[in-house]
Amino acid sequence: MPLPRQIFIAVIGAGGVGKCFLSQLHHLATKLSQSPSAPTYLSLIYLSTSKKALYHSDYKSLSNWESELQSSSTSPLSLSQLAEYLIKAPGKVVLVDNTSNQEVADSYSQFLKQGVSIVTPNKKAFSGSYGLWQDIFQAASNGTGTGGWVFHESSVGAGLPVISTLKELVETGDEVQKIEGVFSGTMSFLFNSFQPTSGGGGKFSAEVKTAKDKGFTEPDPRDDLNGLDVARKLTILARLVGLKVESPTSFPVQSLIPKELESCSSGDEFLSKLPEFDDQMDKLKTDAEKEGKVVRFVGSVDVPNGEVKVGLEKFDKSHPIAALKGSDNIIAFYTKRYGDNPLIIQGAGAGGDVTAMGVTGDLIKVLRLLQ
Ligand SMILES: NC(=O)C1=CN([C@@H]2O[C@H](COP(=O)(O)OP(=O)(O)OC[C@H]3O[C@@H](n4cnc5c(N)ncnc54)[C@H](OP(=O)(O)O)[C@@H]3O)[C@@H](O)[C@H]2O)C=CC1
Ligand SMILES: N[C@@H](CC=O)C(=O)O
Ligand code: NA
Repeated sequence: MPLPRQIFIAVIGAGGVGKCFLSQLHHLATKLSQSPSAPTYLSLIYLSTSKKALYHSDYKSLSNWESELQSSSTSPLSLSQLAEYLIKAPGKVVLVDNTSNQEVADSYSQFLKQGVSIVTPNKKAFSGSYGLWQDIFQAASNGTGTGGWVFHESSVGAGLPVISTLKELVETGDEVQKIEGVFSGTMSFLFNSFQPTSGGGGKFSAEVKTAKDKGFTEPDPRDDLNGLDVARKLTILARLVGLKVESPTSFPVQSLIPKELESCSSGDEFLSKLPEFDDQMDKLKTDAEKEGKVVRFVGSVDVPNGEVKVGLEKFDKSHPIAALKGSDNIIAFYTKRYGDNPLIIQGAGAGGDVTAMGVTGDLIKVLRLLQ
């Protein structure tokens, strides 16, 4: 009979997604520990936000993390201290990055090289420079090397199976010709509520605040409104089909940040001034209505021509993109195998629980791969 095994989990980031992930981790750990044939024990050994951390030098599992983290006076370890701590753990370790931090993302290859696996919804590592992308996948095991495993399903389309589907299309020899759709839960929510196909709709600036309150936006909503969040997702998808996209700013990206607000020093200042620009957004809406259309924020990757673009487009009200609801994403893969009827994935593209599902799903994949 196989021996029970223990896997150590370290988590950076306990915000909207992080908290939901920790609750799903608790559910998964309970289920795995009760497996009658080969129980697996998941031990949470490190948890941090940007200011506080919880861990024990003897790798004892953390419990009651929510109340303990609040009252903790321990500072987070630096990334190199964290690597040192995790490498010495008495078993395999998975690091879960639930931040949107660039420095954390830049450190993945250091962890991977030393056998620590990574799962994350953070887009920054996979959509930064092409060199960083190469470093990460060279450092990772992922079938060929000796390092840890890396999975990032929730970096595109939150928990929707976008990355796993695209990888399977490519690995089974299909030819992907075009990927297009709505890739941002925030942008989807904003335009679906600001200009519903049924008419009416709220003020743009008020919808931005609601999207933030619902946990759809990036920590700073300007990262959604400047188009960069969608550009990052398309960079990831384009690289997965083999295009060497240098960065998310190396192709046309339309920003919805008014010129006058580009110099705002904080997200709060930006949000407080945004209502002054509602008229500009209303004009976009009225112009589209004159043509019987609605405006939506979309993106596409044209594979044979190596072209990626992100921005506003007008759609007939009967178009599937116009008819999306809430924070839904819709992603269409046009491939040789699927012909004229693309493979379509649709559903919530933002929100704590659905994003955490993709992260927990990735953790399950790593657990299956770790011997
Ligand atoms: N929200 C969503 O719907 C989706 C989010 N994502 C991605 O998930 C990630 C998390 O998003 P979300 O939970 O919404 O963001 P939040 O802002 O709610 O949470 C971020 C967390 O990360 C912590 N953090 C930030 N920097 C560091 C650091 N250097 N070291 C340790 N902790 C740090 C923050 O700590 P503190 O509280 O101290 O600032 C906070 O706990 C992002 O990469 C986002 O792009 C992906 C798909 C959908
Ligand atoms: N801010 C992002 C979160 C998910 O990636 C979005 O709105 O889609
Ligand atoms: Na996904």
